[in-house]
Amino acid sequence: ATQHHLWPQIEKVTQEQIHYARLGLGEGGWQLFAEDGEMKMYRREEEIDGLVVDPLKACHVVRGVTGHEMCHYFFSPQYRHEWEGTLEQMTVVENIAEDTLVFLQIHKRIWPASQRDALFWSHITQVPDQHDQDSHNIWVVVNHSTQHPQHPPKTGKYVRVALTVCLYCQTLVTPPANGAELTRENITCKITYCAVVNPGGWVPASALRAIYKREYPKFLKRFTNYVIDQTKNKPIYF
Ligand SMILES: CC(C)(C)c1cc(CCc2ccccn2)cc(-c2ccc(S(=O)(=O)CCO)cc2)c1
Repeated sequence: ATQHHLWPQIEKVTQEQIHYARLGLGEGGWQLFAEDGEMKMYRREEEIDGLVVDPLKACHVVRGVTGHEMCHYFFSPQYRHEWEGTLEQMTVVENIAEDTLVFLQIHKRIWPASQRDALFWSHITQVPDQHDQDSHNIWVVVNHSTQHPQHPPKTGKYVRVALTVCLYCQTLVTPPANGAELTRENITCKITYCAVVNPGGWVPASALRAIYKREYPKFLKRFTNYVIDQTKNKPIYF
């Protein structure tokens, strides 16, 4: 089958985001702005044309869930209304492949900003561990804004945000005492969530930073708690 025209970009952006997620906080400039148990949220203050686009990097450790499960609930459209609190409408506008969808999302208005929508491709994939090529314990979802002929920005209705998001999840297993069956007590998911959301239209810097500071921790906490709840009585999905 001939390749979808977006495929080269999907491959390139996905590899870039995996590299970016693996960088950790090394190259500095990250400022811790929220902490909640194992969840630590960092941001960098960045503006493009006077627009606050503060990149976010969140590090979290969730016990009892695998990286594949975390990415499955993040990628799959059927669960999104249950964990994405800022969502008003969500449509899958294109099924590029089993592991690649195009979403149109209309988000609830977040005062004082005007209402926004987002059009992006979403790709889920498994990546080999960089230190241990034959272990396949890392799953990733990358979301990246795109254009679509049938869904141009609705002039005057919503401001279209531009976003790039990466949910990078590594599963760690502590083998149980000899012979005992593996249970959810023996697994941990190490998450790096990276997001850059360009608001697309002007929002006062102070207002937008206040929104980011409040909404991002809420978002990640709500999502990870949702997955813990959905998986706790189900067989482990590696
Ligand atoms: C405020 C902030 C938390 C940054 C925010 C505001 C808005 C609504 C649009 C918006 C943007 C800026 C200002 C006001 N409203 C959307 C998002 C957002 C969009 C997408 C994803 S995702 O990870 O791709 C999961 C799929 O939904 C995460 C977060 C974040």
